[in-house]
Amino acid sequence: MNVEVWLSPSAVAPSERGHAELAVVIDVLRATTVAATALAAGARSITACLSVEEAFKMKAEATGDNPPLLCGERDCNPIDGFDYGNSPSEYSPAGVGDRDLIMTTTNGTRAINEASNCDGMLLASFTNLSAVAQRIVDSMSSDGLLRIVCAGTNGAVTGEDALLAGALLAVCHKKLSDTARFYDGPLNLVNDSAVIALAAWQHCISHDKVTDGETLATRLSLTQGGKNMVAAGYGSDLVDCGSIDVFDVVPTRQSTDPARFTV
Ligand SMILES: O=C(O)[C@H](CS(=O)(=O)O)OP(=O)(O)O
Repeated sequence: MNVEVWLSPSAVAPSERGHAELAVVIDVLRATTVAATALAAGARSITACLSVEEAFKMKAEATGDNPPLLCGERDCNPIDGFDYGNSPSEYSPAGVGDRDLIMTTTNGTRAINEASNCDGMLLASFTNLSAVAQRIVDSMSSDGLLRIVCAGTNGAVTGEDALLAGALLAVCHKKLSDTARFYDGPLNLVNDSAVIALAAWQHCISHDKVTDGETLATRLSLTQGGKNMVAAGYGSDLVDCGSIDVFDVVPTRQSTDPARFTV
């Protein structure tokens, strides 16, 4: 399969904006980690939207007994009138089980919107890394284009998303090949952003000795997104966002509604 990485939606050449068979959107800190956590907690669906006003409008127009819950952040903090902020620990079965969620965040929901030129879309985090990789290898055609879209922060590339993009490449390779060598294996890296992401993850493992959620949380604290979280008072979220393979859910875009994700 061919694989292209966007290190941020702003770091993309016009030639890299064509149609993809599958897009995988990454916002480790914290939108796509929240998406996996909420669906694993039993939420029925998550609908991404770009603005606070749109979220309130969608809720007002919803029909049915249980109105959707509003989730997300601005400047990292919960939004006035919303039900939940952007910390994964807020999302429990008691709170979101069997509920529809409407989510708007600064970078994650924007990245979902920017990545929309594709047949299918998944949301990835470290918490569902292996499940997403398995879905990729099960669903991609051998000559199709997989696009991994990192949300970054306000247009800038951020390390936490690049690391997960590289980890996804490494896990997909391992599932498809017995050889340790990557570059003549089953994944064809079609842009240098993919090569850079893979190198960042390999360096993280070999040099920084990241082996588990604890060491990954420490590594995330050194990224720009991690520093932002700590500065905003959400440093404890790095542990939840750095937890590897704790969920097997894969938030998957619905063909009938291109902003709605279910398992
Ligand atoms: O609060 C968050 O989780 C971040 C804030 S930002 O990236 O520093 O703007 O939002 P997200 O859209 O989840 O990256």
